[in-house]
Amino acid sequence: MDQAKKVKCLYLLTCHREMLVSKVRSIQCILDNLLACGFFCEEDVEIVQRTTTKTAQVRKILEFVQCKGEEVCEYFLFIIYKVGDAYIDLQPWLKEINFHPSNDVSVMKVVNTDPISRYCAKLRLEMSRDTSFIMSYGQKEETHLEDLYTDTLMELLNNSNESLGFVESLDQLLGDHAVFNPQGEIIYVMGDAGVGKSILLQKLQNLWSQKALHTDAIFCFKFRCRMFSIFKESEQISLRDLLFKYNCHPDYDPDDEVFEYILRFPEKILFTFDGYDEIQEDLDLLNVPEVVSPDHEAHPLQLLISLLCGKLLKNSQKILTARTGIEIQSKVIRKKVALRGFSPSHLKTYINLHFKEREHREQVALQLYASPHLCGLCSTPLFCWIVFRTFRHLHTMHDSFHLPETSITLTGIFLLLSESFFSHSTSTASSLLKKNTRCSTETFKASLKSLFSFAKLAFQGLERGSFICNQEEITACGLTEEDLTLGFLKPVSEFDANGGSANFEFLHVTLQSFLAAFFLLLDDQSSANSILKFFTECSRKKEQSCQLFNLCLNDSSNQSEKNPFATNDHLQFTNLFLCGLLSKAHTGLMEHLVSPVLLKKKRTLLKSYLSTSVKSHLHGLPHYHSDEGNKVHVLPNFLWIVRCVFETGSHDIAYMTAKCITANLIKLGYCNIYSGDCTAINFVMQHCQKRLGLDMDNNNISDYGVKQLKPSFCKLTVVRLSVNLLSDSSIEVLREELCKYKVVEVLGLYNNQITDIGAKLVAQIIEECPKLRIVKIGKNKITGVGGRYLAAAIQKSASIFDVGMWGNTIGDEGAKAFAEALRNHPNLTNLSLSANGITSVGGKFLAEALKENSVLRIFWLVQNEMTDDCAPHWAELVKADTGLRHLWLISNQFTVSGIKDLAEALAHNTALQEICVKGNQLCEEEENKFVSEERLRFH
Ligand SMILES: Nc1ncnc2c1ncn2[C@@H]1O[C@H](COP(=O)(O)OP(=O)(O)OP(=O)(O)O)[C@@H](O)[C@H]1O
Repeated sequence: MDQAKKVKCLYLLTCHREMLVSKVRSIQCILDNLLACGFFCEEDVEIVQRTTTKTAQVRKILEFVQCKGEEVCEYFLFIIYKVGDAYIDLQPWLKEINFHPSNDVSVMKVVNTDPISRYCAKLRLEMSRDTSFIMSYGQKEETHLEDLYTDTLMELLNNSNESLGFVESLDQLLGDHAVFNPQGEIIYVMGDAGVGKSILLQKLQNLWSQKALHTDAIFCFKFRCRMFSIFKESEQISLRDLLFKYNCHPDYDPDDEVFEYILRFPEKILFTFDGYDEIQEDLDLLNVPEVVSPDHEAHPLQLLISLLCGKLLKNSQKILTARTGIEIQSKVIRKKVALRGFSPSHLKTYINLHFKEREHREQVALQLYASPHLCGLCSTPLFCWIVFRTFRHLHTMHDSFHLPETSITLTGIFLLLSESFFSHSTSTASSLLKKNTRCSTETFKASLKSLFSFAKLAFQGLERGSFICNQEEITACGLTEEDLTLGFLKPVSEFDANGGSANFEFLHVTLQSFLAAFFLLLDDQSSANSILKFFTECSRKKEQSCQLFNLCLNDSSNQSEKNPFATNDHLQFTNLFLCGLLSKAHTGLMEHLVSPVLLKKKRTLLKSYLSTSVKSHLHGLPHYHSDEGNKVHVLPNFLWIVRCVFETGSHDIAYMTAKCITANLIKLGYCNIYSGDCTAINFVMQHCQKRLGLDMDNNNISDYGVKQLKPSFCKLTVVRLSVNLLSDSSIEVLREELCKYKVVEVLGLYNNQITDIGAKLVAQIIEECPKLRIVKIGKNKITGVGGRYLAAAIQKSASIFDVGMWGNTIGDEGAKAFAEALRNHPNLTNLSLSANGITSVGGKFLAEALKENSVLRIFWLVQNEMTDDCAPHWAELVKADTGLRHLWLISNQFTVSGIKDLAEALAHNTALQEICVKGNQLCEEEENKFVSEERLRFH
């Protein structure tokens, strides 16, 4: 080190002494290292420690360091440089002074004994340990997360739940991309049961623990919301306890530096809260002032709410997951992500991860792809896992990959899962030899006692609104140690902070629902109509709301409502499974488990309840009159009814349901329908005697869903499938079916993933379906090539009168083709070619051709790239006074000169009601020049 540099370090400490005194915090780490390197002796350390305040201690250290010379001064800075986490406030200063340790100093050892860094390391270690395995595989079957984690579709939504595209990498989840409310602090991840919300969090936590997540969060605290329900009402804890007792405790922190640091730098914290819907709490609890002080003790649920609302640890990063349907106030949400499950390519990846041998993969894929319904079920990762696990079980035990036909319902696959758990326990050494015939009845009969005990435990949990059970409850239900290893239950380690007896939960809430349904079936002590218990509860339940947040953010007047925000999905699932267990398909098995008389009685009761409930639901709905006919908008509960009807397999009930649909258009938009539901919808539709319109916009039905609806298309006059993740293969199905029956009048395919290949198929539908009036195919991936196919078909169609092509990329090539279609078209009244990259070249063609069209009334050309070059042509068209009423030229590139052409032309026109030209290249002053022409709209 040269002399100049030596002088510099000593000098720096003198110059910046006061700043260092105020900013150096972790004193112990500095002392430990100075001592270890022999720069300080024990006595020096003692003198420093004897000083009472922190600032005085730093002063003392600086005094000693400077006395001991330049090398020690440089080493002092080197400690701060190396242990960046602990001296975070000083890092910008080190950069500013351009600190680089000399060769002599940089070889010296610095040990990080800072409590904060050590805590971070401990957090990462524990997080890595807790998240490396997928726990839900039961103790015996732990699987590395790495080995099975598969990406899923994650759609970014805005405040109004409109799509903002898909998450491309997990890092994007935390970043600023698609943030619609910068003031909000919550990244809200929602999705259906088993779609992978918990696994997604686990993956993020695991990446964080490996430092592989793109974030500057150095602390990560994970909570499962169901934990907040196990505290007693009177229990009060501090924020510190919540973090340290229920997550990870700092081992060595005599001066409470970790907590202080957390309070000072909340932005360095990443919280994950899983399963907001699982809070089963009495809101009276919260009828006390909000917690905002970190020192205040409060009920854990209040701490949770204060954290989520940003009243505590404001600016910390928070990811919250919940089941779809739980609405949370937008003001606390930063961005929203909807999990949509496995796409076909994800499913393929998942098969490959599950089945290592090529032959097995092929066999599984063969059976899977032969059944769109099975594929639909498998788009939900949980159900997919169950199906694949069952395949493996069937293969191991019976050398076959064949799922029985009756198993391809939700109840069917849960029965198979249970069978596989039980058959592991019942198989003796000899029977482990592969059997050719599967005997589920024998397996269930042999395990009836355990099945009943599990079922009772599950049911009692649901009754008291709990997903967690303790050892006493388990024993009281008659379950043995051995039963615990079967796989139905898994231990819950997180909640043992008080050293209480071990807690357990079911492998998944849906399995608890399934077993609870089994209890309703097996129970011969209660009266038979107690099977309807949860049906009644669900129909009574109010719409889910966000009152928890209201309490925090508004003055909610209605605080006495019990459990208003808990979802009732788990009860709906129980009802659904009950329908399945009582279905004809499973009678053979059930008759061995419960007396046939009781079984029959329960089945009759259920059928009669379902019939009445379908009737009252459908008759109670208001009907609306629309262009497309008499319309009824069903409520999300209807979907559960349809699912139940399908699960019963009863044609009588399906027929009755269909008969109750008196409207000619049934609207199922925003009902959270996924592809697996389409078989159920199709089942009911099959029993419809008349033609019907089906509006399923804004759901998640995907290509598998469309395939399942195939038999219904013969009677569908309205097919609305916008915003449903459809690709060209769905359009192939539509073309085949719609062209066969030719009854379709309205086709809505807006915002899917249709390319030119699909556009060509839609063109065929337009050409061949003589009743087709409305086609909406905006926001797809159609270029000029597809635009040409569509335009040519429209040109030939005499029935088409409304076409929406907004947001494709047909450009001038497509515009030219549409121009030809418009020339003398007999019927086309409304056309949108907005946001299609059309320049003046395309604009000229369109304007010219339109002169020969007297039927078009509304023409949308918003957000294109037309300039003044084509303005004279539009002016000519305006002068031609063709009958056009609304011309939308918003957000193009016209300047004052082009607009002047239009304004002058308007004087010769009688039909036009408006030309909208807002967002072109005119300043306010220029726009004002045209105020006298009222039909030229700038607003
Ligand atoms: N991305 C994934 N890759 C592989 N397997 C997955 C994935 N997501 C989910 N799974 C499988 O599905 C099971 C259920 O997933 P998870 O518990 O995350 O669902 P969830 O959305 O949290 O459900 P719930 O709302 O009912 O709690 C997992 O245990 C795992 O087996």
